[in-house]
Amino acid sequence: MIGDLYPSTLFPNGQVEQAVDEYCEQHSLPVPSYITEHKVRSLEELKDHDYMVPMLEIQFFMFMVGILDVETVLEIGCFTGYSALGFAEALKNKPNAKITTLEIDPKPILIARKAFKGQPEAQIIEVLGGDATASLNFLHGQSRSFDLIFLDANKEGYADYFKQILDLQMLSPRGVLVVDNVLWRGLVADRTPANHQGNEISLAKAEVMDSFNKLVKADDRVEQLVLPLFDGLSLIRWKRG
Ligand SMILES: C[S@@+](CC[C@H](N)C(=O)[O-])C[C@H]1O[C@@H](n2cnc3c(N)ncnc32)[C@H](O)[C@@H]1O
Repeated sequence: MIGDLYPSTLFPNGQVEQAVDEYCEQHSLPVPSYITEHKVRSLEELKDHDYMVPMLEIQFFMFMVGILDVETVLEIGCFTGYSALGFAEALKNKPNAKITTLEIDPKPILIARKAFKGQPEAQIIEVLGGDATASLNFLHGQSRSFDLIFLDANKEGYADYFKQILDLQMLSPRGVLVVDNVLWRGLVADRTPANHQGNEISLAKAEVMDSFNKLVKADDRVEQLVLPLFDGLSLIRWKRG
């Protein structure tokens, strides 16, 4: 902060933050009930795995898809398809729209495929099972590139996925790569006892994310905007001119 009058996070504690979050959800574009119900069902089926993005993040993506005039989406990290359904809803009236989502774990893939099968909006979603590195190579082999890429998978893989995406030109010239969890509970910026969310595992993940953020920042091909939204969201695009 360089003498900013207001820091980017305005809220004094968790209670106010939650109230603000709910207020934002309620006053933003609506998410259809088939998507929110899918989240509830996913949580029931895979109890220990609350991997899904917050609802406001779905609303953010639905809005972004509109303002960026996105046609093709690649998601790395499908889980049970909650965020993919958000993309599909936002793209449902676009004639050539396509969403490709990658997932390594067969269990959530089954749930995602079942949900997509019964939902007309989801017919534009393609699920590729297996490790994301292999799927990215496969998509490159088909000369595919994407207007929006959402990176939300294993954090240790982020650096390699980022290099692959850039080296193989998989982000379209006007595309945006959106990366989730880049602030890792704030621990990338503050790993002192003042941030009590740090245990051994989360500190190690924070190191990984910190290295990733630095890698992107140092890459001359792109520019990035790191936002204190959700668990930290980076927007990355090709440098212009
Ligand atoms: C945070 S979850 C994705 C949540 C989803 N985007 C949503 O909001 O509904 C991350 C997913 O990435 C998957 N994943 C982990 N490593 C992977 C890999 N090497 N290749 C593909 N998917 C992977 C995990 O199995 C997990 O389901």
